[in-house]
Amino acid sequence: MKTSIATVSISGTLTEKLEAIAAAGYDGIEIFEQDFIAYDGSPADVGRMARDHGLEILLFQPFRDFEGLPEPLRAKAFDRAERKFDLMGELGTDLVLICSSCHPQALGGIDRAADDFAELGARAARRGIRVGYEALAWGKHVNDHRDAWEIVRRADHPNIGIILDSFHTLARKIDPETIRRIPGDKVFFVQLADAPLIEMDLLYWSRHFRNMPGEGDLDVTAFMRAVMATGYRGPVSLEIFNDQFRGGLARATAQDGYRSLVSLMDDVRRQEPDLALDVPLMPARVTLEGVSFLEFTSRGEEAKRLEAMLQSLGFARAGRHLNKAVTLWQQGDIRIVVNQETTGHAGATFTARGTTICDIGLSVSSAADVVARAEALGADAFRQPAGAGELDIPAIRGLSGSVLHFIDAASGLDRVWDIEFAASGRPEGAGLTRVDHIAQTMTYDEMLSWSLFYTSLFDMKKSPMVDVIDPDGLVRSQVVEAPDGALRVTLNGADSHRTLAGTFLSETFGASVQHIALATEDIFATLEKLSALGFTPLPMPPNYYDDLASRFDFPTGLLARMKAANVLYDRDDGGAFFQCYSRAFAGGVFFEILQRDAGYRGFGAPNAPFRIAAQKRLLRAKGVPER
Ligand SMILES: O=C(O)c1ccc(O)c(O)c1
Ligand SMILES: [Mg+2]
Repeated sequence: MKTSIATVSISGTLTEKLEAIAAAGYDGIEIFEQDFIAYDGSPADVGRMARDHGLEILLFQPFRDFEGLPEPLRAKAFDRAERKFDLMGELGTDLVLICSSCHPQALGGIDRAADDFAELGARAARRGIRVGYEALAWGKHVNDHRDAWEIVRRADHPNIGIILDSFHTLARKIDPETIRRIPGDKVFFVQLADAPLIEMDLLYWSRHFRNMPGEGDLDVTAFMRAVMATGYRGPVSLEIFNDQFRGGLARATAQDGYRSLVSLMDDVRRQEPDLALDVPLMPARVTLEGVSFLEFTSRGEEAKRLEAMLQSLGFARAGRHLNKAVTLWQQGDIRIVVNQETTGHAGATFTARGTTICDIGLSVSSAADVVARAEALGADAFRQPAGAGELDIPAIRGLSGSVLHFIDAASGLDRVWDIEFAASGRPEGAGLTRVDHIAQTMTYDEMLSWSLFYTSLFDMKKSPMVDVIDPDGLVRSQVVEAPDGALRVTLNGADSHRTLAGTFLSETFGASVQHIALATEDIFATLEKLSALGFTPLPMPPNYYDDLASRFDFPTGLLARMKAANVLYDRDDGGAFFQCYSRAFAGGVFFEILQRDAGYRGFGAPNAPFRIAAQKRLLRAKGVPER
């Protein structure tokens, strides 16, 4: 399988694009004509530059408004095509994409278009060129791959084939199964793109909102299964028109695309086992069992404040690392590691970001399999020399400088607490039992990368994005969740640095985990114990409780109890949800304590604006200047 990406999909000059594409591991590119025209080198230079990067030019595109024209426009279109054939010869590519005509004077009729392509096929054959015809979703007469195929079929020329683009088929809700009827050798090229489901004009949707397969809501897997069932074995290429990507980091976009493409083809291979596809073998998405540990890097006074916070949350010091300045704090199944080393990943993260979560440990069915899959998807394994008596725990680099470790019972890695920390037992503390979710803050532009990271590596589903109103801007929030809630992550994307999330990003130079939500079976009993330990919750205003009273019916006394304890409330069809927040410390990290009915599926999103307003009130009271 050859992997490819259209140059239009990423930012930068043509040189920067090619560097990023090559570094991400693709075999080839589609040269978008605009990128070529804007470049100040000859076609031969571009061809050489691509090949110097180890990239094949698999397609030149687009050629517009060719078919169905009346004379003299028709003759002109053929002349134009011949000129592009010259250019393709110099570039060193033999395949051109013609998209269905949008020309105001283009005439309809399948046979008229087929005749045009038959003639073009004869001319192309003389030049050793192949022509692929793509139905644009907004083409004037042809906007459906079934019509494009009928034209190609009737043109009946070996140098004329069809080009399939998942966006055009799926955006028009055309059943991708209809692709299975096309002979694979007549499919000349395949372009892939996903998109979020938003009701809007097709052309505008396509030119601004496409994203990588798996990042949107279209069933690109079903599309690709149908394509591969035709017998097609040519390149699979990403063609992504996206405003964010145009302005984003070329390398990151290229890497996301590669991850998306390889993960998609792995899904296709698994779902179409009879096709015996030539796709790199990798372990399936690994089952997540829970959060094994969360590791803070901290030092000095900040570490003391963090440990005081942990104590006030009911955590017990459960062990000290045998070689390092690392302490284990535990309560129920929750482990928090405080790392005060000045070297290695923790030391470097502290230097860059101050006290922050530097490492997430996940319990999985097979730690080795996660790393193997991550590497196949283009992630880097993370290695740090292990000291005497330490276990070698598999790890990878996440995004934004983060690290994830993987612990499994099958390899005995779950004995790390006993072996490296001499820790045993399960302190009950104040009744916090498990990590309910982790909230990661990022810029809005990073949200797609993170959701793709999680969903391509693990069996996790994403929920629709919701808007959270901060007094100083909007924060987009999306949940990525494993079955049974073994791992739940809320991704919060900040547009403005004035939002609480944005302030956190600038204060911590791009740290990621901003809050950790811990579950209890009985929030009032837990909070009573914490109060005795000196825990002070985030105060909520009386207006909040007046509003709750108007929205819900509570049994006598419950509202008063919530108000006294600064507990927030939500409910859905599945049940009730109670939450209470700590005050923020060290650059803005905070804890949440929550109690959820088994059937409640949310995260208290309706409460987020009031929580944020309360946090900002405290910041102002502390004299932190407003920005
Ligand atoms: O938006 C367009 O015009 C356009 C051009 C070429 C393509 O392959 C495509 O899918 C869309
Ligand atoms: Mg296309």
